[in-house]
Amino acid sequence: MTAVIETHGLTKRYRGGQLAVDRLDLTVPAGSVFGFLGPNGSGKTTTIRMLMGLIEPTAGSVTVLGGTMPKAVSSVLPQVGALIEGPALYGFLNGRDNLARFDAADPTADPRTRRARVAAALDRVGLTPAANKKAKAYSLGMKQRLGLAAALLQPRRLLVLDEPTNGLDPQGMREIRSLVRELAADGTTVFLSSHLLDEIEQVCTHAAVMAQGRLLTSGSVADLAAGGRGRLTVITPDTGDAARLLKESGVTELTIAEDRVTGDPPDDTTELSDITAALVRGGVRVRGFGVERASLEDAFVALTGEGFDVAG
Ligand SMILES: Nc1ncnc2c1ncn2[C@@H]1O[C@H](COP(=O)(O)OP(=O)(O)OP(=O)(O)O)[C@@H](O)[C@H]1O
Repeated sequence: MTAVIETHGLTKRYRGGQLAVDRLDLTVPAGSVFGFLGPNGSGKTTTIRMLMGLIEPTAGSVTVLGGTMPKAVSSVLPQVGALIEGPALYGFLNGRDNLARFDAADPTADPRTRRARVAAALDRVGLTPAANKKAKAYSLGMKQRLGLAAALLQPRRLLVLDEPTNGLDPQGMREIRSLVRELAADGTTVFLSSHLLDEIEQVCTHAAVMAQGRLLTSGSVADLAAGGRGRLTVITPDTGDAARLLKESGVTELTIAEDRVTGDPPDDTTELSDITAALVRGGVRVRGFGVERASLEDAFVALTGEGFDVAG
């Protein structure tokens, strides 16, 4: 496994004294879609700025595509497409001309092949039909896709996207997510930040969870979700009896809603069939019984003892 991004003890203290990133060790495997998850203010943007060589770390190191940042900026950045804090577009220019301007700003881009590059990038993000429309008439999702097209004018080994679906409606979010999946399928490593757990779960193969500048956990999304235990649900008209018997069987955090009793299953050694047997013995009419698959959210709650607070 080659790492596309690697940080060791990465730390950023702003001049005002704010410790934004605190000894971060991060490894982003090649070919992954890596979700960088954390509530607002947890240090995601600051980390991304250090990855891109836009600000210097206070301590620790960052390597991106094998180069130490910010020293290797000039050799590394041409291989990285980045979309940070929304694209800077000219509203009075159409989508195609906006991309042509981005392309012209790249000294390595051959002007003779510009038209073809721009057309291919528009096509890649599905904006060919809107290429002649002024960018100010674009929806937020289309603007975001145009920003991605700009990042994709050149072949990239790594894409870094800071909150790429922030502010988008559900349709816009879906468009960006499917685009990210397609890019990953082509072999591009994608590093994206988000404060949305389910977004990470839907598109990412790997994730790191940040809180208050520190890394809480990282790994493959499957392994992270496995760290959380799913909720046990019993469907029955006899909710009161069921809750009592479940409690006696070691089920905790019980809640009752209509014909459903849910709770956290006891430790792994307890057979679920023993629990159903106890319910049936106690005369509870069990209409349904199951354990939901653990989600990343369950894992997060198990890890921090609290819910994932989006507001930070
Ligand atoms: N230029 C700066 N000077 C001083 N403090 C800063 C600066 N930029 C960010 N911070 C502080 O550093 C902490 C981390 O901010 P950062 O923007 O990296 O978090 P984030 O996870 O990206 O959140 P958001 O999604 O809101 O951007 C916050 O407490 C923020 O107030």
